[in-house]
Amino acid sequence: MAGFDDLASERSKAQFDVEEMKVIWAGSRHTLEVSDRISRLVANDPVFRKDTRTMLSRKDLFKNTLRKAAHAWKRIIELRLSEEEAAELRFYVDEPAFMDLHWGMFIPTIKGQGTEEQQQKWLPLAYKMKIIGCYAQTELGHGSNVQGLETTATFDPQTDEFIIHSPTLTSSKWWPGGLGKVSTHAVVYGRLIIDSKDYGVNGFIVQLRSLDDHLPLPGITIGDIGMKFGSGAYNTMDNGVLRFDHVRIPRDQMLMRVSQVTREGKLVQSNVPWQLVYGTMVYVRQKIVSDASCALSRAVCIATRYSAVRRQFGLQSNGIETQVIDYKTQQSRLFPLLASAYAFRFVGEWLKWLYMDVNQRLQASDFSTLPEAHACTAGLKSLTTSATADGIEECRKLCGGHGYLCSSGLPELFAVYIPACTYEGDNIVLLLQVARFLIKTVSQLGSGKEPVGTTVYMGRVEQLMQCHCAVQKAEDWLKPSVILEAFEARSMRMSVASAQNLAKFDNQEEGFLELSADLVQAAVAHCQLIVVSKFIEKLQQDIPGKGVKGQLEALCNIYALFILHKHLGDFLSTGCITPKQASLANAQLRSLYSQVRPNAIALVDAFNYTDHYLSSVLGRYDGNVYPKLYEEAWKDPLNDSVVPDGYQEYIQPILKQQLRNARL
Ligand SMILES: CCCCCCCC/C=C\C/C=C/C(=O)SCCNC(=O)CCNC(=O)[C@H](O)C(C)(C)COP(=O)(O)OP(=O)(O)OC[C@H]1O[C@@H](n2cnc3c(N)ncnc32)[C@H](O)[C@@H]1OP(=O)(O)O
Ligand SMILES: Cc1cc2nc3c(=O)[nH]c(=O)nc-3n(C[C@H](O)[C@H](O)[C@H](O)COP(=O)(O)OP(=O)(O)OC[C@H]3O[C@@H](n4cnc5c(N)ncnc54)[C@H](O)[C@@H]3O)c2cc1C
Repeated sequence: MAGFDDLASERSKAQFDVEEMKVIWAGSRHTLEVSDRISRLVANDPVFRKDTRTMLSRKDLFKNTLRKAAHAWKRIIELRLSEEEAAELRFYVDEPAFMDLHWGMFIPTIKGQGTEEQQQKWLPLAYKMKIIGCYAQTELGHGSNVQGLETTATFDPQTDEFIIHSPTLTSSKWWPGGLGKVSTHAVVYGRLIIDSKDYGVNGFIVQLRSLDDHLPLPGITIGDIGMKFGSGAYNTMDNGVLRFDHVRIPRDQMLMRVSQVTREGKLVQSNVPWQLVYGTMVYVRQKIVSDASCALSRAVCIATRYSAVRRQFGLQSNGIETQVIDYKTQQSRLFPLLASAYAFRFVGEWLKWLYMDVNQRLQASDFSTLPEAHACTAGLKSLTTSATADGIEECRKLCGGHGYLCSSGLPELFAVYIPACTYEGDNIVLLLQVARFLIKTVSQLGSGKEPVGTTVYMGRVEQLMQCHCAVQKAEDWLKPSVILEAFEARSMRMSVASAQNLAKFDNQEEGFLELSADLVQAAVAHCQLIVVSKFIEKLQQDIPGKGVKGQLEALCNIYALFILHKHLGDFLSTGCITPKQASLANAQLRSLYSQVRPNAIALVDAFNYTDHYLSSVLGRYDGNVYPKLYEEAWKDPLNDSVVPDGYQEYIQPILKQQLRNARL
């Protein structure tokens, strides 16, 4: 039968050890074991079903999310899951909810910005979920411009308290997840005012709701901001609105790791940089990069399996039609996404390491790598989420008409994913931060301050401004050194050109605004270089398993040459490569697609996703697509009755022409 046979035959063609690839994808044998066990636990629990999600009303949807969250918590306690296992369980439940903000932002903020004392007081309550917290930074009037926030926190020396207030409509907190209906507490970002002086934005722990009856505390107005894009999708989350009317909190509820307010109302700065007030954003951006590979690989898994099952045109000698995965156009759209999923996985792994390293240095009062950590997390968050959002939509198109059905899993995945391009920093705003960092790095070249980390290549400015690509035949594009040099030269030349153009302006800020579109392109080039170089570094590690390294090499080359092809204008206009070398890269790309083709199904099997997690009829592991699509259609509530509700009021009068007289 179509589907079963197709995928079984595809699997038998794989030229590498899939089990070893699963370990590489998971990060370690231990992580694979945990994620495999927990994903099956979730898949086999009926409470975690998600197949009716898109058909529920908002209220039912939300209540069902609460039920799942409570059940997840119960299972975590009953099974005594470790922190790692609990995080995996929440991941595989796969439903945006208040828990994400509680564990993903509220707790990390207290850890990162609270003093030892504050951590000792608040963290045990939060870990046991005796309180539920969210992250209330964005306001109706300001999101990107954090320094523009209007909420005030005014110190009252008489009572040793802060008065939290929303002075304008635009100062209403707007968007925080978990705020609308669930959170009992929030870290609220507001302007610290002492003695009428404004000391800028700081974080404050504020109790919002009673722990007895869940009603908002006096002076607090709170609610949900309303339906968002898509059915089901992100509407499981209670993104909220919050206003304060002179709400008092004790002084020790200001998060005081960065600066402290004394009993006398004096502001004391610690030795840590003020930017640590933005620290949670750095942490979450790093997590978002890892998550991008999950969302993209999920869409790619669906589109790849379906492309092997789906047949159109081209009768072969045996009388069956061609699998759409065999069309070169399908491969040229699908395989770069497959390669991107792997590329984002490895850059995410590296970013996690970078973040841990920065944190360790911060503990030892070494703040030197913070600017680079900010630039890398901001830039890679932007690059990977934009590519993933576009990639999911491309996967929908790769699945033809059936991709548009909710049962394909792709519409909901898209709807849930796309806000990642906006939250935790609008992607363009974040690239502009990277551009500032690059311009600063270029301006310091020759000053004796050597570029570090991901900008080390800029230290070779003279070589990179002049080098000529050595490619003479298509296979030369398979050499990592050739690819790296082309990407480094492109990035270097774009940054230098931007810096030179900027230097023509008397006012640098005006120049930055005027050139911002070019600066964003320079930032993208730098971030793509990071992704390529981290993939190449990964391949230099010991990679066991028959054929595994070879497949990863092919994917790495596909990612790099696809990016080169997509941004050919950059590479040609900066003179990094010639038109002839560009066409050789294209020829090499085609040959790489043929190399990956027999392994495509095995490469997506290596993600080790359960059918529950994929929630896609098209992406089923067994390939049994058509019978299940047919079965799914009948489950739609519209098919509960053969004759629809409304027939008598609206269809019958048309058919019986009873409306005609009324119209005439
Ligand atoms: C399991 C865990 C996973 C959890 C995931 C949960 C996901 C749930 C889904 C959604 C949750 C969503 C939450 C949110 O969206 S929270 C709100 C997020 N908001 C933003 O991201 C706002 C974006 N804006 C900013 O980050 C900043 O305002 C700015 C950086 C764009 C500009 O800030 P500004 O104060 O104007 O700074 P400057 O540009 O003047 O820069 C000054 C200086 O500081 C440096 N810098 C800026 N940001 C940081 C940082 N984060 N860390 C370190 N350093 C930073 C900047 O480089 C400048 O440095 P200088 O040039 O050397 O002076
Ligand atoms: C689903 C979702 C969940 C969220 N969860 C939370 C949460 O839990 N807590 C929280 O505090 N916030 C949350 N947010 C808010 C989120 O962080 C902000 O929406 C985000 O930071 C973008 O800010 P903004 O809405 O002000 O966009 P704006 O800055 O108003 O962006 C509008 C447009 O202006 C452009 N733009 C803005 N500034 C510049 C500039 N300097 N140069 C060039 N172009 C510019 C942007 O590129 C964009 O195209 C959430 C948002 C969403 C969508």
